[in-house]
Amino acid sequence: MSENALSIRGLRKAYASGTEALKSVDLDIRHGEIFALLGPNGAGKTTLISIVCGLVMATGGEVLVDGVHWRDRYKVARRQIGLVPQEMNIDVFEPVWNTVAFSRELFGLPRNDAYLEQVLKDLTLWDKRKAILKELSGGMKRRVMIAKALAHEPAILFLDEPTAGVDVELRKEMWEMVRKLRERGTTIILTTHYIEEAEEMADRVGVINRGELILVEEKAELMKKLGRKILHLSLAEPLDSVPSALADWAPSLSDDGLTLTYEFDRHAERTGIPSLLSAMRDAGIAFKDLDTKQSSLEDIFVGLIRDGNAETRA
Ligand SMILES: Nc1ncnc2c1ncn2[C@@H]1O[C@H](COP(=O)(O)OP(=O)(O)OP(=O)(O)O)[C@@H](O)[C@H]1O
Repeated sequence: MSENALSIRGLRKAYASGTEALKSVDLDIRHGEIFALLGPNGAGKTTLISIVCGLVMATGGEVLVDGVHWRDRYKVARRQIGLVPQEMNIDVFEPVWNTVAFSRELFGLPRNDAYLEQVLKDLTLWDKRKAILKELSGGMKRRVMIAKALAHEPAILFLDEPTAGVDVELRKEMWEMVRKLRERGTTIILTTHYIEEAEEMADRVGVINRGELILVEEKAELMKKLGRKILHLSLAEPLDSVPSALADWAPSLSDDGLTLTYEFDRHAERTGIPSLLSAMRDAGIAFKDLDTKQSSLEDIFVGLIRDGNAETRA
């Protein structure tokens, strides 16, 4: 086994239209991790997956799948990868079992009914193995897509926007399934718009924006490093602007003038809150209520994308 499940080096893609979808991306994926690739629309997530899976030609760079060069030894490398694409690519008139078994055949692997049975059971599809896809609910169809991607026993599974447009219940069910797969040793790379999904599932998070990987970090580290706390103060009377007496804390004022928001580092020795409150008292600013909130991955993500775009514009 090589050190990483996947090593991506200097990967670039310029489409014929001139769009630079990937600008020299480097990324290592460890064996057995769940890696969430987060990014806004058009960031380059699908392009990255498509290149790794051999569906789109890279303009430059290379990919090693468990140490195997993905173009020089395409078949060996590709066999390691299962892909659940965004769009459903299944024949709706085929029974579940046939769909999944055919997918295995496509990779030239010998029949292994016991393995396929296990996959279908893990995905609670076993009772539906004879049903034709047309008869299944949307959630079941998505599971068939996963079963299909797992049919050839890949070590790495790509899930491109696995829960786009699905309801909350089904999303949670998907998360549960993905966790089970990881417990069985599968390396999982998922792309998502949903911060909550990355926060819930990932061991590590990568943020891609405009074809550049702007951050790769352990999720827990990311939360610790960037996790700031926010204090909201509901004022008794509206303010026109932030009083100069509070300038040291640089709070922001809501449009209606009724809420002051102050961001602080929860790891700092001094949060600045007691001194802020006493400065408010001295300035005669009364508040009715206060609450604090831990900033989420969402706040971090929005901040990163905003800063990245501001830099690009500058
Ligand atoms: N076949 C193509 N031809 C030309 N441009 C393309 C093609 N596919 C994607 N692009 C462009 O490349 C950029 C990256 O697109 P990509 O689909 O990889 O982003 P994404 O992060 O997956 O977005 P989404 O979340 O919307 O799926 C976008 O600007 C997109 O318009």
